Amino acid sequence: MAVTSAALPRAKLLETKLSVPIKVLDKSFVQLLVEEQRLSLQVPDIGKPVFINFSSGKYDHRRKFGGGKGQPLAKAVGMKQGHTPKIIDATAGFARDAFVLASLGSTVTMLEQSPVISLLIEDALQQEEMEDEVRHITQRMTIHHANAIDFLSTVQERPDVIYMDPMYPSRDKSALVKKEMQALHQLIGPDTNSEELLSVARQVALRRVVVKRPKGAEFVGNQKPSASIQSKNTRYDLYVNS
Ligand SMILES: C[S@@+](CC[C@H](N)C(=O)[O-])C[C@H]1O[C@@H](n2cnc3c(N)ncnc32)[C@H](O)[C@@H]1O
Repeated sequence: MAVTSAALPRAKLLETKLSVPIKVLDKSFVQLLVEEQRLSLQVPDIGKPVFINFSSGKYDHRRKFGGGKGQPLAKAVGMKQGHTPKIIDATAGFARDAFVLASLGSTVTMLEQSPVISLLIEDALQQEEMEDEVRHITQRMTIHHANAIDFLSTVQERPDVIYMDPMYPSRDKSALVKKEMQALHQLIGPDTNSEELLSVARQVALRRVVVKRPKGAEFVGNQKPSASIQSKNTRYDLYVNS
């Protein structure tokens, strides 16, 4: 099958930019390949390639049955009828939370420090085959390959909300269940900078910073939130500015 995706040239471009063979990007031996016209990530010990498809079951299911503006994530960012905050997602990952927030009407600027993961997001946003409904959502999403601490320190337009979902501590086995999360752990390793990121984010967000944590986890940097919203396995800590 002919590969029409723009992914391969971009992967090659990345290879040139980073001056390393595509197989040794980031920390571990990962491989970027084009599968079903999409840029995929192959990580050792994980059978299937990982890629992002905003039209796929996982993204679609959460969009349709996730609970709309009543779901804990939407409440945490302060979504109400008639108010859809402008959001920076400082830790984009596989853009799942960003997609939910954009599907509820917010404009979401995503930041991702990993060149490989940010490329996967870029590829997913640029896919030609998307239902109109999904395309309208992805048109509200943009991705920057950047360290969020640097990006936020020089940001021109302050967002209403900054959202953070740092990597769970690696001892938390529940985070290792999904293959995408295993891939992230292999590729990126444990979180090391969320304390500094939270401090910078609190100075930049106009309304609030939201930090996603596993239930029972300590506050990031021992910074006590203004309030928390609990869901089954997750806690959203809110640092409210106004
Ligand atoms: C747990 S994942 C986020 C998952 C995401 N919320 C989702 O729904 O798919 C954390 C991601 O944040 C990224 N990250 C952590 N610190 C960052 C920083 N300072 N700047 C940019 N990205 C960062 C990591 O590379 C990783 O991809």
